[in-house]
Amino acid sequence: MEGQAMVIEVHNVAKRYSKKCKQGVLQDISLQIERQTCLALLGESGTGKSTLGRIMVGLEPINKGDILFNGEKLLAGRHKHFAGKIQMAFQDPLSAFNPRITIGESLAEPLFVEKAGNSERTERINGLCNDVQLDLELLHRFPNQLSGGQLQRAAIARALMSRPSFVVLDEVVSSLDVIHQHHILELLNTLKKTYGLSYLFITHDFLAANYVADRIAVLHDGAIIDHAEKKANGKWKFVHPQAVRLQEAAL
Ligand SMILES: Nc1ncnc2c1ncn2[C@@H]1O[C@H](COP(=O)(O)OP(=O)(O)OP(=O)(O)O)[C@@H](O)[C@H]1O
Repeated sequence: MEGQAMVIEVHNVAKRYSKKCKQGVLQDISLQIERQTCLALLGESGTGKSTLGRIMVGLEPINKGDILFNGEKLLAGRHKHFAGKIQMAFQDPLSAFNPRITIGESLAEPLFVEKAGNSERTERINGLCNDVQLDLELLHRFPNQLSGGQLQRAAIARALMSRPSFVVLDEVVSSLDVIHQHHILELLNTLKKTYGLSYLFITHDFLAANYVADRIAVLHDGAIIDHAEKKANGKWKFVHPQAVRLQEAAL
C-alpha cells in the first residue's frame, strides 16, 4: 500500500477503559484505509470493534498511538475540527435521530451548521434521498414512523449530508432482514463509488464483509490477528485459525 493516498491511518493504538483492568480493550492496533476503499473490521462480539470505530471518528480518547486523517493528527474531542468529513452510522438507526423532530428536519441540521441557504438545503436533501432511495414523503414523518430499512437509509443520508470522505459503519445491517441487508449493502457499494467514500465497515458477519469490503482485518481479543485482500477470483485467504473459523461459520 506504500505510496497510495490514505484517508485514515491508525498507528499502534492502545485503549484501556479502566486502570483496574489488567489488559486493555485494544492493544497495538495499526491499520490504514485508502481513498474509495472499504476495510471491513470483522470479529466476534466484545472484541473491541465499536471501540476502535469510535476512536477512528474521534469520539473516544486513546492511551497510546496516533490516528491520522488525511495526514493530520486526529484527537478525541476535536471531531468538529474535521467539519463533518468523518461520520459514523450505527446498528440502531433510531439513535441517529432526535425523536421530537421530523426526518426532514434532522437531515437539514448539518446544512444549517454549514449555513446553506433554503434552495441549497432542499436540493441536497432531495438529491441524497434520491441516492439512498428514500421516498420524499417520509421526510414529514417522525423517526418512530419509519420501518427499520427506511430509517437506516435515512441515517445513511444524514451521515452523508456533510459530504464526508470517511464513514464508520457500525453493524449497520445487523438489525435488518436478509433482503433489506442486501439492499443496504448494495446501496453502500454504489454510494462509495458515487461520492468517492472510504469506509470502516464493522461487522461480525463474514458474508456482509464479503459483499462490501476490499480488505478485511480480523479483530480478536483487542488485537488484529489476520488481514486479507479480496483476490481477483472473489476469494479471501485467511491464515489465523480464528479468522478461518469466522469465515467458515458463514459459509
Ligand atoms: N464505555 C465503556 N466503558 C467501559 N468498558 C467498555 C465501554 N465500552 C465498551 N466497553 C468494553 O469494551 C469491550 C469491547 O466492547 P466493544 O463494544 O468495543 O466490542 P464489539 O466488538 O464492538 O462488541 P459488539 O459486537 O458486541 O458490539 C467490552 O468488554 C465492553 O464491555
